[in-house]
Amino acid sequence: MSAPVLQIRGLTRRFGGLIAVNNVSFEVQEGEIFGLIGPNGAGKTTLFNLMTGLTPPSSGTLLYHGADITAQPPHTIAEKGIARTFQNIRLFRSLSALENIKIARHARTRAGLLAGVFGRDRAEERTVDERAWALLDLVGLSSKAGQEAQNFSYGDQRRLEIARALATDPQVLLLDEPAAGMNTSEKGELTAFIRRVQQEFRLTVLVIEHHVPLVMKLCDRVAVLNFGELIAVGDPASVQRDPKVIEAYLGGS
Ligand SMILES: Nc1ncnc2c1ncn2[C@@H]1O[C@H](COP(=O)(O)OP(=O)(O)OP(=O)(O)O)[C@@H](O)[C@H]1O
Repeated sequence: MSAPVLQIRGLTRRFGGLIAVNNVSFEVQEGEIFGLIGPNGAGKTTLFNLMTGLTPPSSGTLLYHGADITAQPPHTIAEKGIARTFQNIRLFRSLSALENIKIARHARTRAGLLAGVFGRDRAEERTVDERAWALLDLVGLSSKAGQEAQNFSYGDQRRLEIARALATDPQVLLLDEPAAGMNTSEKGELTAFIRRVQQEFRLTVLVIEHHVPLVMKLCDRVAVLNFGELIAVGDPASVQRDPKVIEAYLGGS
């Protein structure tokens, strides 16, 4: 068994009187595609926010390759190799697809973003360019490289967001509802696409997803949150049979 990439230990986040994430502990192994499911408001996005430094935990720790990264700022966590997409797409809407990827890529290069102002090494610029085109190709958007992100279909915007996350050379990719807004055929393609990306980039993938058939087909293991608590973790088939999970989905709403 590979070493855990992520160890989540007793993570808790309170918002006033509400406990959005309540003493959650689990580990994610290298190379896994790990699903995070649960009814609306269960704490899934909050958990992603805790893991990417957007929200500091009230208590608990987060280890990445065995090192404590709890409450480090988002840019530090991103630099260490944890990238994410958002439930509400956060692209630069009036920039082209290519520009969206290049900006993320520049944040990763030696010269960094400031070089955009002071001029950049030409060899480096070419590498950034080639890499951005390769990523657009990977997500099937190279024919739309020059089009503004805001004119893309929902499915294309989600694919572009994934390409942008990959531009930072992550080891761990967190996908927050990647199938939201996609039509049935796009959802079908997404499973194969995430698998391909995981293999090609040797990624560990965590995915929040409401579309249960997609989760069951895609994920090696699944964790289930309900009212902030982890109620089950295991392979998709056993999680789906777990009485606590059935109760959470059928009993609640
Ligand atoms: N910044 C915040 N301030 C106050 N309450 C918050 C905040 N962020 C999340 N919450 C609350 O924490 C709980 C968990 O929210 P979260 O968005 O993590 O759930 P979720 O499982 O991702 O839900 P969904 O599937 O609907 O996206 C909810 O009750 C939500 O209203």
